[in-house]
This record gives sequence, C-alpha cells and structure tokens, in this order.
Amino acid sequence: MNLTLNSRPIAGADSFSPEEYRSLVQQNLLPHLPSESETVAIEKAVGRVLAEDFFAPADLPAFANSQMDGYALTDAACLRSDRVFTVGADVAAGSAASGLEVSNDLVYPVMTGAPLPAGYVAVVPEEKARPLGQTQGSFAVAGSRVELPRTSPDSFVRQVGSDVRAGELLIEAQTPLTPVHCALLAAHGQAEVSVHRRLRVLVLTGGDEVTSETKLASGKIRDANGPLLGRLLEGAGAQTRRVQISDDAAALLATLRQVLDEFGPDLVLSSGGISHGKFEVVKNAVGLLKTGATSGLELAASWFGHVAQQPGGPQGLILLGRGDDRPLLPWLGLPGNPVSTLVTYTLVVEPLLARWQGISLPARYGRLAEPAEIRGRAGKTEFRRARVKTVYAPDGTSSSELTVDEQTGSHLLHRASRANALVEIEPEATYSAGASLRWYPLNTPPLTQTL
Ligand SMILES: Nc1nc2c(c(=O)[nH]1)N[C@H]1C(S)=C(S)[C@@H](COP(=O)(O)OP(=O)(O)OC[C@H]3O[C@@H](n4cnc5c(N)ncnc54)[C@H](O)[C@@H]3O)O[C@H]1N2
Ligand code: MOO
Repeated sequence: MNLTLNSRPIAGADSFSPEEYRSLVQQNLLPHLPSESETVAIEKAVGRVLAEDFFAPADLPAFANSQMDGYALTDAACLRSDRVFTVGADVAAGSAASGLEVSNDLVYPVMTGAPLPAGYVAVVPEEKARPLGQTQGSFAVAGSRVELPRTSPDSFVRQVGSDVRAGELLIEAQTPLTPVHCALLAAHGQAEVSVHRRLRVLVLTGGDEVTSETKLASGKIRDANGPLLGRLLEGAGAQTRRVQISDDAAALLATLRQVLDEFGPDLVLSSGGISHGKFEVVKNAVGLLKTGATSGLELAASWFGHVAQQPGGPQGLILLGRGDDRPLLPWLGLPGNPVSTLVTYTLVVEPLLARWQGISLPARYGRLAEPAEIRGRAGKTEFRRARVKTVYAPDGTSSSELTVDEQTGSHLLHRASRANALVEIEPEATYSAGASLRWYPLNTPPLTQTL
C-alpha cells in the first residue's frame, strides 16, 4: 500500500514541513489504531478519557436538605410576627425525617445534610437563634422554646436537583477524567465507567553504543531515550513495553516478532537507526523485510526521509503486516539524539495520541522575552527549548513570556531538562523582544494541557 498525504501518494524520500509530517503521520496511522473502550473502576479512571457521554441517572440532591445546622420552619412561620416557637425532635443527617408533625408553631433542629421535614421550607442557622431559658450557643432541647429571626422561604435549603437534573448531560465523551469527575460519578452511585482503552506501545531503543553495564566501556553510552519515551507515554496514558535493541537488523526483527505475540502492541516507537550511517538498524530491518525473507512480518509501507525542521530532521514511518488479518501495526522511527526524540514525541506522537482519543490540543502563543532577537534558519523550522512563564497583569489579563535557550544541540539533555516549552521559529523569520511565537508544552502530560 502507499502512504498518502491529503490523498496524494508519497513517493520516495519526499521532504515535509513539520505540519505536513504531523498530518502524514495522523492520516496514515490513525486508521490502524484500535477504537475500543473498556470499563474501569472510577477510582482508576482519573486521567483516562471518557468513551461515552455520561447522563445523570437521577436528581442531585435527591431530597431537599439543610445547608446549615439550624431550625427548620414552615412557610407561614418564616415571616409571622410572633417569633417564639416550640422545638421539635432532632433531625440528624441520614435520618428519614418521616412522620413528623407539621405545625407553624413547631420548628425542628436539622443538621447539615439532613432532609427537611415534609411541609418545612426554610432553615435558620443555629447561631442566629435564641433558646429561651438555655445557654446561648447550643441547640435548644426538644419541648423547649426558641426565638428565631424572620427569614424567607428557601433560605439555607438545598433543593432537589439544584446540582444536577436527572437526564442532564454531565460529562461529555472524550473528557479527560479528573478527581472531581470521579466524585461526581461516585455521587451517582457509579462504581465503573467506560473509558478509551490504553494504547499499548512498544518502545525500541539502543544501538551497539548503548549499554546497561555498570561500568561504561570506552565509546559506550547509557540508554536515555528508553526511560524518556517510556515515561512520556505512560504520562499520556499508554501502556508500554521497553526493549533494548542492538545494530543487528535480523535480531531486531526476531525480537519484534516475539514481543508482538507476548505484548500485542498497537504502535511501535523506536529511536535511532534511521539516518545516513552504515549501521542504521531500523532502515536495515525494513530492507530485510523488503526481501520478504522474514516470516511472520510483512512490510505494508515505509518512508524514510527528512522533515524541514531542527531538531528532529530525519524521520521514519513504517506499516507492518503480521501475516494474518490483524490491523496493520504502525511504527514510527524517531531520530536517535535524545532532544530529537523528545521534540518528535512532542510535535508528532503527543498530538497523535490526543487525536486518537478525540482530543485536539490547543495552539499556544507567547511573547518573546529573551534573547532580544532570534533569526530563523534557511529552509527549516527550528524548535528551540525555552522556559515559559505566565505573567498576570493587574487588569486581569495574563500572557505567556518565553525565554528561549540560545543553544540548539540535539545532545543537550541537561538543558532540555530545564525547559518547559518548545518554541517554533519559522524559516528565515526574525523575532524581536515582544514578538508573538507559537509554543508547545514540553514534559507536560497532554491531557492536562486541555484542562
Ligand atoms: N550524514 C548525515 N548524518 C546525520 C544526519 C544527516 O542528515 N546526514 N542527521 C543527523 C541528525 S539531525 C540526527 S537527529 C541523527 C539521527 O540519526 P539516527 O536517528 O539514525 O540516530 P543514531 O545515529 O542511531 O543516533 C543519533 C545519536 O543519538 C544517540 N542515541 C541513540 N540512541 C540513544 C539512546 N537510547 N539514548 C541516548 N542516546 C542515544 C547516538 O549515540 C547518537 O549520538 O543523525 C545525524 N546524522
Ligand atoms: O535533527 Mo537532529 O534531530 O538535529 O539532531
């Protein structure tokens, strides 16, 4: 099959703008990602995305109840001139308040959350009452007399349905669930909720230079991208399996076949092995698949080329068949430099995961604080690490202020760890202090970006 962009088949190693590449990935991958939902306990649903609209099964509150510890009065008692009443039996929260006499002379001590006795319409808070022949500051006992100020019907009463009406749409599908949604579901007696199932992502990182040996031999490095992608994906709600790979393409395909059966991934992300070197393991694995000599895996489509951006220029996109009628397995080959992996994740993978769950991430803009002037590169969009700060003005407005890192190397992991934004510098553009720039949250779970 052909990869396509806006119905145009992709030929050879076409080059794309960052926006085009994001679209290319979404158009070619989304049809192969699963669209199943699952039922989870509400306690485990926070951070998950609701699969179906949730409608209120009942009114909330379900019964009129008191908003204060106080005395319940009838309608006629609210404004009558004689303000002294006889105190009835206590009505505690949780009681049914049934079988109580209705009288304009009788008031009932009702506690916060207790049902209002039938025929009673208002509550006077306890501290506004004057119990006769009793110490102030305590509830009058049953049978004694109490003086109450005038009040109006409905005062301090939480009416039926004042929070929620039965049948009302309470949580729209595609909403990322928060602890407050969890409380709302619990208040309706829902123990479980239907959410999109977590995407299973296989993360392949390594190369012959990457080792997990305690003592680093000369020329060797540690795996930074495995933990990076693993944590980013888990933060975005995915389930992950991480596998370390070498530069051996046949071994990579053998590992892949094994993990496909054990873990059943919906998506593969690899970092490294896609550019112009002699030992590009991902490219070589695709080369082996093209020969058709690998059982259990078929190459349905592949593209390796450049996106006109820095970092994250080299990119790879693969669709694998599994030799049966299961959906094609999408595989994104991310560039190996840690910052390039991070940038590609932010610009391509994160929006893909969000779109898959029906969420579109908002475009954000901020003002350039420092340095005073930034120039774009020729023919390439540059994504620079930055610190974004929200500045709140006394007139109630707020804006994002961007301080952009001057250094651009894709190996500068320490500097990336201090950034919380990625700033988009258009090709050949010049920006002075105060100029508006698009930015993307770095290191921030995508679902919290929509809240
Ligand atoms: N002749 C050319 N060479 C390169 C080009 C190019 O256009 N022409 N592009 C450069 C750019 S830009 C990038 S980005 C890299 C991308 O190359 P690969 O994706 O093939 O990545 P590798 O070569 O495997 O690794 C690049 C770099 O990253 C280190 N690395 C890899 N994996 C990890 C890991 N898990 N943890 C930490 N660091 C990792 C690796 O050791 C290399 O230093 O290609 C440029 N070259
Ligand atoms: O584009 Mo590479 O991703 O600069 O380091």
